[in-house]
Amino acid sequence: MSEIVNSVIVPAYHEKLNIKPLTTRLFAALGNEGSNTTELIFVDDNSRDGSVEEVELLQKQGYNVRIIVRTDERGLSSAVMKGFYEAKGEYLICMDADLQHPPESVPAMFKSLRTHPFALGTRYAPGVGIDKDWPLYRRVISNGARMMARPLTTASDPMSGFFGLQKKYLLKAQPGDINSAGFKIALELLAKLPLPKNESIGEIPFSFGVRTEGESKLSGKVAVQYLLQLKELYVFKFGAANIALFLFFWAILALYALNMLLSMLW
Ligand SMILES: Nc1nc2c(ncn2[C@@H]2O[C@H](COP(=O)(O)OP(=O)(O)O[C@H]3O[C@H](CO)[C@@H](O)[C@H](O)[C@@H]3O)[C@@H](O)[C@H]2O)c(=O)[nH]1
Ligand SMILES: [Mg+2]
Repeated sequence: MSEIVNSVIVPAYHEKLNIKPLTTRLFAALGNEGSNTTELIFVDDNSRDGSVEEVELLQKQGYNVRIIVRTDERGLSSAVMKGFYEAKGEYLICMDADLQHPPESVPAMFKSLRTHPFALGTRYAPGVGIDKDWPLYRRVISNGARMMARPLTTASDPMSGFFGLQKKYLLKAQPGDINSAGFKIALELLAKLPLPKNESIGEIPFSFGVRTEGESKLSGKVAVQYLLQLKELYVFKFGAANIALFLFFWAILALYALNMLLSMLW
């Protein structure tokens, strides 16, 4: 058996119906050679919906897939971190279970990781219509949230849940540095890992698909967690003394939201 160099980590909560299509599409996209050196790991938070049995069936069919079931913890980001640390590969990719991230883009992400410490699936690139079907309020929130992360990273889509990195950079972070509360683990890693300054992020455009099975776990709580995460990252990056800067960006966001609201009314 070939050595595993690539690992795909998929946080999953109540995703039984998506496990098989994701697995088969992913390994088909990787082809024979890629499949021999890639493992797929689902990190499930005790969904008890038959996900485990589904993975066992796929294992019997010869797919290099396994599922880690956590019973002591819940949450997207911490599930991703668990998978990253358990992974055998040097090149790690995180993607959602619900096929909103196209498995067919994974080979390009791994390719990018050969020359970049971090690879980001981006929905903000020419030709990618990220939010054309979104209601205005969702676009306002999304753009506002993205703008607030600007001072932390140059990445075009730090909110993306489709990203990858070389494991050696993950291991360079101090234990306890990475806060794995919330949904935005890519932003956390981009802001905190000691990535080399130039050319460190490879960006791969992708179209954010529509979930057809299961439900989104995004809730109001996620928005609050994001704001708390931003506050922590600003302090991490600029120091507590520069919290004024944080307030400054808040003010910009408020103005931006007001502007969007006014343009909606008139
Ligand atoms: N293990 C585990 N997995 C979870 C949990 N919550 C969510 N997940 C898994 O995380 C993935 C994303 O969850 P969704 O509920 O589908 O999130 P979304 O609203 O589509 O958000 C996605 O897109 C956003 C961009 O708009 C991203 O910012 C976000 O990170 C995510 O990728 C799915 O595979 C889902 O099963 C959890 O508590 N535990
Ligand atoms: Mg989703």
